[in-house]
Amino acid sequence: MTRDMTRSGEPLLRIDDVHVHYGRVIAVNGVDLTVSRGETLGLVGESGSGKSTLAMAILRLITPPGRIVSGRIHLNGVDILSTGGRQLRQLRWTDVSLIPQGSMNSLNPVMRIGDQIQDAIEAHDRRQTKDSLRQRVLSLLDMVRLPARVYGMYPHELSGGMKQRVCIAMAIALGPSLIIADEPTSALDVVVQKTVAETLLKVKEELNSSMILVGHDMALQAQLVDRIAVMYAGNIVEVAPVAELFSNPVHAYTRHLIASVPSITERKPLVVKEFQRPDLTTARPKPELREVSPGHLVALDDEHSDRRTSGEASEREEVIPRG
Ligand SMILES: Nc1ncnc2c1ncn2[C@@H]1O[C@H](COP(=O)(O)OP(=O)(O)OP(=O)(O)O)[C@@H](O)[C@H]1O
Repeated sequence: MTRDMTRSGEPLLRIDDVHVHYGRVIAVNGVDLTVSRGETLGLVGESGSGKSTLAMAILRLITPPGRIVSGRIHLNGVDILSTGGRQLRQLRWTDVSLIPQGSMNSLNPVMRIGDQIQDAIEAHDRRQTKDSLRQRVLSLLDMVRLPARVYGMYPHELSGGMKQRVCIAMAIALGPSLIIADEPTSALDVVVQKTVAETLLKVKEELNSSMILVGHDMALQAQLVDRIAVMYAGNIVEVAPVAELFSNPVHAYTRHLIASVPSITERKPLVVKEFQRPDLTTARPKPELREVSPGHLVALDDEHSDRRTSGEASEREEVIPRG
């Protein structure tokens, strides 16, 4: 992909061998990942696989008992893990912003929407006049497809989908180059989910930003992202362009995620039965990723790997021991 690289050849985000622990729990076990400029990357996996932890690590928002034990994260050339204080606060929102899980329930119930978005902007950019702030908020509401009257409304007057759009407006207020959206639509009904997700994608295109879309809804991801990274037990086990991942899934865990799509649309929790919950308190070797076709990387040295090439893999019988 030509848009993969900046002029200097560097991706927008580069994560190298990041480990995050919560006490004895190894939540992220040596992740390597890049996000290119303009790219939408899907980060998928079951609950507990470490997706949110990885997302929070990118913003240095891991709090005790959590700790980023080692690794490097570069965003826009800035070494995030050795940045501190004011620079780090500035970096959040202006370079990278997070739409956290359940964010629509964290809106202040006694404050009008317009004031909440204004406050979010002012916290990072105090140079604006009242008038220009108001104009900015109105244009943000318009970007997320909300009518201007929402400016004067309170959260309880809005539907779930509208509240989530407000959270998107806040997250994009300072035009970040990377938007991280953690399960941004999981609390919404299926139809609303799709329209909100489409708005998120449109906004991201308008801002020329990159996005990491964290989630477990493979069907939704298939429609929205350029590339998917599959996480299992704190590691990326497969990453590929979206069409390639769905047509040629190599890792057994990826295949099971794809096979469980119907149960996801029925809104049952995603549980890949064939894969037991690993004990995250035990040290595990980091699986090595190998390229099986251009841009398609798979952990080929763990017990669930299919060591053939992706083309052969699609012909292949089941590789997972059941029961
Ligand atoms: N604050 C915390 N304290 C202790 N353990 C934590 C904390 N946050 C996460 N963990 C543990 O780290 C592991 C990874 O959790 P994480 O929330 O990153 O996974 P996830 O894939 O995002 O799941 P979900 O989709 O449910 O959010 C889990 O075993 C979880 O119990």
